[in-house]
Amino acid sequence: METETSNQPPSLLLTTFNLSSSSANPVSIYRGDESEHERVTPTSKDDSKPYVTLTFAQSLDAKIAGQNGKQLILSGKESMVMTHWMRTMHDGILIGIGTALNDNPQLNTRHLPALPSTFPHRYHLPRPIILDTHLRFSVDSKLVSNYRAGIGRRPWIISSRPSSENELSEWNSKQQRLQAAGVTVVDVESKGGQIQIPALLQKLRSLGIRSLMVEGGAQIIKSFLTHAGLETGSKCVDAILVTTAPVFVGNDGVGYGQDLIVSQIPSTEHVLTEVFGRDVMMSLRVV
Ligand SMILES: NC(=O)C1=CN([C@@H]2O[C@H](COP(=O)(O)OP(=O)(O)OC[C@H]3O[C@@H](n4cnc5c(N)ncnc54)[C@H](O)[C@@H]3O)[C@@H](O)[C@H]2O)C=CC1
Ligand SMILES: Nc1nc(O)c(N)c(N[C@@H]2O[C@H](COP(=O)(O)O)[C@@H](O)[C@H]2O)n1
Repeated sequence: METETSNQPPSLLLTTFNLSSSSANPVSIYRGDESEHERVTPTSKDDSKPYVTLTFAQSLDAKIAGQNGKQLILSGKESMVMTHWMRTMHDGILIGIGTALNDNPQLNTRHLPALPSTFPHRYHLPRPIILDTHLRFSVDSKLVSNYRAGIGRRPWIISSRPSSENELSEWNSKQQRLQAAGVTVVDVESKGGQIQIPALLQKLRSLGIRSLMVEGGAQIIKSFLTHAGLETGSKCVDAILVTTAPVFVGNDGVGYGQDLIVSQIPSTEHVLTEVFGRDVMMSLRVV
């Protein structure tokens, strides 16, 4: 089991992502602005898309949030540190607008052990990427204020330009407001309000994202689990890492398992199961 004071990403992550410990240090260094030196990161065999890691924390009864979506800190401190290591290892971190509005997250690496004060670098921060078809993202969010304060990367909002004239003028004015606050809006095709995952992944790879950590929430987990690239024949998820905490939430909580059709979930192989503090983390590879 790794300790929280280790200066290396936990072996569970290195093994899952096929990275060697000698490449671990460059993985975690960030210069503190939009540029950074070459880093090693998980990469997909299919170079038209990023390597995608789907990861989240759940209760024993597979809930990821409480009643009415109340944010729950399910991870104990050791597994939370592990999640923050995982954040350093990916170019981008993706959430849905439901999570952005509900949790107002920072998606940074603040739980990692402090680096020596003489060390010239900081931990790598992943690019925050939010799926937000109707541009509901708030310019008052922590992601925007952290970016403006120079302690976070510029957020990218993935949206879909509407085709009807009426909706377009509202979308354009929201887009202008977001862009004025420093946010980049990226247009990707959607169907029935859902951004199309294969098109999204191709777009992100063309914008330089080699690795993507998908954190949730419930609808996003379901989309990535079941959007196995049936249309394109290529898989959308490469690895799945789930933290399970020793608590029950009950029926009122938010889960991702309802209506899941198992034949739509890609085949996986178990890589490792490890205990972090009181939690268990399992890693699987999509085969
Ligand atoms: N325990 C954990 O690890 C995590 C828990 N959460 C929890 O999840 C809850 C939020 O989950 P949800 O309400 O389901 O919101 P969500 O974060 O999954 O966002 C869903 C929204 O994203 C948009 N969207 C656009 N394209 C989409 C696509 N292809 N597939 C799915 N959605 C798409 C839609 O507007 C949709 O309503 C919060 O309570 C949050 O605390 C969120 C992340 C991690
Ligand atoms: N790993 C993990 N464990 C939990 O118990 C969680 N609730 C989450 N949630 C995800 O982390 C985001 C919050 O991130 P910050 O602490 O603000 O950096 C939250 O929005 C979910 O994406 N994850």
